[in-house]
Amino acid sequence: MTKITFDEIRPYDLVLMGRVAIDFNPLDYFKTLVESSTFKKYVGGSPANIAVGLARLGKRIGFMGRVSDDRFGEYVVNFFEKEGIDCSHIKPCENGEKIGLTFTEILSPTESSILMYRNGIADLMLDPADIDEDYIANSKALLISGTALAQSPSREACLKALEIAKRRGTVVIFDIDYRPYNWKSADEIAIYYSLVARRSDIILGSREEFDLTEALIQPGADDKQTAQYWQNLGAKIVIIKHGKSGSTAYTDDGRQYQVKPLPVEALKSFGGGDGYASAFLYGIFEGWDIRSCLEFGSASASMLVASHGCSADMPNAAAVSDFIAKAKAEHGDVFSSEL
Ligand SMILES: Nc1ncnc2c1ncn2[C@@H]1O[C@H](COP(=O)(O)OP(=O)(O)O)[C@@H](O)[C@H]1O
Ligand SMILES: O=C(O)C[C@@H](O)[C@H](O)C(=O)COP(=O)(O)O
Repeated sequence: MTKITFDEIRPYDLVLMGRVAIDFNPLDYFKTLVESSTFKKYVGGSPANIAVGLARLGKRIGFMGRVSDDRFGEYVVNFFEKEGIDCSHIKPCENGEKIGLTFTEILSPTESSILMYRNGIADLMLDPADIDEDYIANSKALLISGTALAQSPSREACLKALEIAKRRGTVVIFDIDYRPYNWKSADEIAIYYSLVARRSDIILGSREEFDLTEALIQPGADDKQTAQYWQNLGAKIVIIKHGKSGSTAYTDDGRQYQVKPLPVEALKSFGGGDGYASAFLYGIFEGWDIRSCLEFGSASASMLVASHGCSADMPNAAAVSDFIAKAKAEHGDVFSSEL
């Protein structure tokens, strides 16, 4: 059976790298961004949301990143500190680069979009010199968020961290996290995504994200071919997400597991991926079987699409367990299965 083994004596469970940014979600939702006028501010950025999710689930989390040298940079670092996330490796930018701003549009529970301001962006200024070998060696796992590969110097910072993680026995998690900003071409996306994916132990992505990653390798691959390809190169778990239809985990013992979304009244359609990633990885850190990890991930995802924020609404372990117990009491043990 597939099991990820961690070096249990390491003080950090997970160090993440990528963006910490700000989300502005409309309070007067079910309107276009043209019409919305009141927004609530939250700490955002997919890896930042995952960091908060895992911290609330009780894991020891560190973050390597760059923020703007202004009140917004101060805001995100303060929030992280309150959540118990180690901020010793988050640095302010020196040349006026600004933190990312994301304005979201919630048109209906199933139609949302995001508008990102990412020019002269702080998070992509993460520099190889910021990458501290001891920090990575003191963590059981490293999570690289794919958007951090979009530009230099953040790209080289990720590749340096990856080399260190491989050499120091830190488990590598790759969340493909595609955002159509900052990249120059489809070739560039395929080259850098595949470079990291081929050396990762756990890869998470949507079908679209794997298509981008495999564009030069096996265009048009199906989920099984995708899993097989990365597992031949050493991946232990490949997760392919299909939005509202659920997701499938392929493990390197040749097994496949499926999980469906737990029923919920959704408010928005973003945030699910980050809830899913944090709660799924929590189960992996706890050494659970894959079906339990997937159910935890799917439950947290449902809770996130039902809530207004992302980071601020990440649930703790008791809340996720309670949510699953209620769903199973009503619908039976029907959410996950081995295929
Ligand atoms: N409308 C929904 N209702 C319940 N769960 C949802 C809904 N939309 C997404 N999810 C959950 O969020 C997870 C991630 O969603 P997905 O759209 O695939 O990724 P991302 O949010 O990263 O784009 C899904 O696997 C599912 O569990
Ligand atoms: O990733 C970002 O920079 C924005 C997020 O904070 C945002 O709220 C969001 O889109 C969540 O993404 P998802 O979980 O992949 O749906």
